[in-house]
Amino acid sequence: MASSEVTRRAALLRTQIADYDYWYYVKDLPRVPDAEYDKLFRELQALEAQYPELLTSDSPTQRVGGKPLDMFQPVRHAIPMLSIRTETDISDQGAITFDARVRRELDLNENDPPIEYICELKFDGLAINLRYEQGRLVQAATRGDGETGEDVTQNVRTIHQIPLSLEGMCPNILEVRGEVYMARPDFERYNERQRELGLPTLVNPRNGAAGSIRQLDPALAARRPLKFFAYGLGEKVEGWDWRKTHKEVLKQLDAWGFPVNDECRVVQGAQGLVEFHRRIEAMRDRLPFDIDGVVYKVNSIALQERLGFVSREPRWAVAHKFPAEEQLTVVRDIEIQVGRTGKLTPVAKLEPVFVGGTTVSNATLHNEGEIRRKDVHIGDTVIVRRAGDVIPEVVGVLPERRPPDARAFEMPASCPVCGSHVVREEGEADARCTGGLFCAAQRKQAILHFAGRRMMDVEGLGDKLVEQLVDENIIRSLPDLYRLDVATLAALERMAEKSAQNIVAALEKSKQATLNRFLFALGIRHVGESTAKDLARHFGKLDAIMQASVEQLLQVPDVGPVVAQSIVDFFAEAHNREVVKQLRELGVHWDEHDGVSTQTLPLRGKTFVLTGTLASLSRDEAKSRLEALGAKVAGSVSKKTDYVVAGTEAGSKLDKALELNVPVWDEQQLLEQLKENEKP
Ligand SMILES: NC(=O)c1ccc[n+]([C@@H]2O[C@H](COP(=O)([O-])OP(=O)(O)OC[C@H]3O[C@@H](n4cnc5c(N)ncnc54)[C@H](O)[C@@H]3O)[C@@H](O)[C@H]2O)c1
Ligand SMILES: [Zn+2]
Repeated sequence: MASSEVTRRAALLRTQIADYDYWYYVKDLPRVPDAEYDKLFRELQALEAQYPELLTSDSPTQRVGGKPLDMFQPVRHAIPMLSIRTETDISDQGAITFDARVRRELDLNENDPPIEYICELKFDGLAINLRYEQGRLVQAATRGDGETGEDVTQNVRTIHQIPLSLEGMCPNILEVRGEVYMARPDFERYNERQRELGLPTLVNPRNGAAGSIRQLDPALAARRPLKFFAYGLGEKVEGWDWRKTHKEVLKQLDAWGFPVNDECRVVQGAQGLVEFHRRIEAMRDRLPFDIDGVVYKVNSIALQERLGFVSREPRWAVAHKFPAEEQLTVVRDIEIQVGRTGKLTPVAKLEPVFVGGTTVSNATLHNEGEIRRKDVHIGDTVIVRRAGDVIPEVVGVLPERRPPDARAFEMPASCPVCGSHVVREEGEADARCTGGLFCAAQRKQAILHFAGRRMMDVEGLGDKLVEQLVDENIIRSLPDLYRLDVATLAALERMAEKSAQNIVAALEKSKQATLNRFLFALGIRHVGESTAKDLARHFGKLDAIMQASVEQLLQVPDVGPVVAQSIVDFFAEAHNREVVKQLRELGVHWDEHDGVSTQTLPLRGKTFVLTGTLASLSRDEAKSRLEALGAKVAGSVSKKTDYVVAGTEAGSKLDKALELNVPVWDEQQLLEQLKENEKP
């Protein structure tokens, strides 16, 4: 007899699991990782096995999935959609246990030949039953509680991989079962975009797929890239030559035009299962979609029928899992990592946890907005996900486990590496360190950029050398570059005297610069090559740029508010001004002039439209050169257009120009005009 304590425990587990089931199956928003859920589920199963009197008919162990949502038409399945028994032992033993059980149930002994199995991947998505009548898709349904599912035909129709009508001969009535899933790259891209827009992200691809199918707007389903793998049949009608093995069924599904994953293998006995499990586990990270294990099925349909079912699971199949890709752990602290471009990423320092096959102690929180949306506090119990080669991330919090001393996170106002102040531009999700050249975290990248060919052009200063110079603390900021001497360089590992001399000579040569190259070399955010040219032409002198206000900067063609603010921020930072000062003292110089006002630009007030392909320059290049001369480049031809530049294969814009009598230049004329007007 179960003690009252055991009875209470079983009741508690039942309510807890029922609650998790609701969030997972009905809301598509899991509250805990599967590993955590499975632990409770197994504990309840074990209690019910030990004390059968505790087993209630409404126990979650006796049911499949969740109740169908009322907002969908219910679909009564012709053949129930069941679950698959999970082999909890993730070692080889899991496969051996399954084979032994099947042999026992078939009354086989060791003299009988090994059983033939088919091994498949266990796709982590949403199970769907597709019903075809006379070869046309008439209905798609979710599993629901196994007996009754939800009609999601409209949403499933938006999945391109699912055929709407079948190729070749097929039975009058055919039901195909398979998994709708979201590929990992599609999932990453989707979340990336959501983060940029400051919108909620998907927790994992499974929920991405389930949430897209189980909502009412087919347009939303169509926007989320979903895919499909077929792995079995539902209702089968009489009078059709049904296949004898599961492998043949898969081949037939493939012939009808369904996507069938080609990693499935027919193997013999337990050893074959073990080898499959090991092989797939080794390649799991490289697959473009999530799997949480493999599925073994008895290949012979006749044997499957002999084995039959037990409550919610077939006896002839089992899911053999891999280490979970999501686990619970505790956030000990949140630190800031400064990326090479100054981006500040909050990183959770975790209680080390084994997830996705490795021990993880850091996980990204992406940005401040994500922390707020997910409401992560220091001290919280969180769900960590590590799938494929993607860096581990915190995907959710268990608010009910928040300790009283949990602390909210504050984005620091200054960079933890260099102390410069931190900015977050309007409409941007990421905060950045304004330290630029001064920030050690950004130093290597900044030096490589500075020395680049289109910037200061220091020949021979490659990334290996920069790495060495920064790591050995020889270069702490940009001006140190010009303090290098042959002796210091030659003392470095793998550096010959001659190469050291060459580098010092290249540095010396680079001191003769131009203002636009120097500006570009400083690596000011949003100041690319052409903006640097515009700035140099407009202001003529570095001091004028350093002192310019946002309003003055906005006078420069192509400089908008974001660029202007970024320039102001950069030069407001004392460290950056100091770097510029030292570089000049060390001999970096250029010619200065009084600047060219946009008022006097040669093509000021003229509107151009570009069409067709130009042979000698890209459309962007033509556009920026015209704009640098004060012209406006528009997208369509109207009466206000002054000139149309037509390359080869020019289309309707050229027709329009001729119709409106707008002068048309060919490429040669454009080049001549540019050359004429770009004279310094
Ligand atoms: N985190 C939570 O709160 C929570 C709650 C409930 C359930 N769960 C998880 O859900 C799972 C149990 O749910 P379940 O009963 O749906 O079982 P399951 O999802 O583990 O296995 C059955 C399903 O596997 C799928 N499948 C994938 N590849 C297949 C293939 N090649 N052949 C056949 N089927 C294939 C089918 O959709 C089928 O319905 C557990 O992993 C559990 O952790 C988690
Ligand atoms: Zn910094």
